[in-house]
Amino acid sequence: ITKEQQAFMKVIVDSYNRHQIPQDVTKKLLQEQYSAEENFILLTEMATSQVQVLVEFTKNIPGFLSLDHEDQIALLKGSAVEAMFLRSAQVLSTKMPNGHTEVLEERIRNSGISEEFMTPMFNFYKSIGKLHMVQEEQALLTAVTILTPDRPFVKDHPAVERLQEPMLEVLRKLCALHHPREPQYFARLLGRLTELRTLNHYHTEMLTSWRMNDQKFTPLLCEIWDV
Ligand SMILES: Nc1ccc(C(=O)O[C@H]2C[C@H]3CC[C@@H]2C3)cc1
Repeated sequence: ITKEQQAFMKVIVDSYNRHQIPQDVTKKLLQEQYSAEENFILLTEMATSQVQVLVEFTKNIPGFLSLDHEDQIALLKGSAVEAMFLRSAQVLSTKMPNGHTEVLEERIRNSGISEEFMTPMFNFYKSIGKLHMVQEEQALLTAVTILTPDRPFVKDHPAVERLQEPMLEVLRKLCALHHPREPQYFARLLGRLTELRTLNHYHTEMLTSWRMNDQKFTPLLCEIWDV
């Protein structure tokens, strides 16, 4: 990894670590009482804070703010669900003190999300956990996901590709560095991005079913997901 690639990576990793979900949100997971309504409110808070964290992280990705402004919005809206599931998978599988993980899982299972979405979501969390990504890989994989050129309504594809390519190159080198005995590790990471895309569809269903039951969303979630 060259000097400038190291500097480049440091910007992304520091930003990824700086923008974490506030403690008060994760603390509430243990305190509030159990009910589908209360769980839904907690998940709404969590999703809202994850989207805020996502926007801040994205603004620090080198070159992102020099993209066309409408393309910046299209990339954020197009990747919000995937970035959120990636981060919650990483939070669930590593960051959280043990007691929290089960509690969060329990609340997710008991918040009005349909069973048919629950399975793929938890399978994804498990498949991410099994990879034992180092935090540099997590940060770069999230940045690569956000800078996916073929999101709906993106006009200048090549400009997004030019930002994503160097990130993929650094991620590839990182994988070789941290997982020397697994030559296919980088390919497996990219395979997770394909699995992530399938969650978009389920997520839209989840939102629709909650809306049908008149569940309250925050303005930020309504804006990012056009609900
Ligand atoms: N009012 C809403 C509440 C939660 C979500 C959501 O996507 O939640 C995500 C955060 C983690 C728990 C369920 C998924 C993963 C969307 C709208």
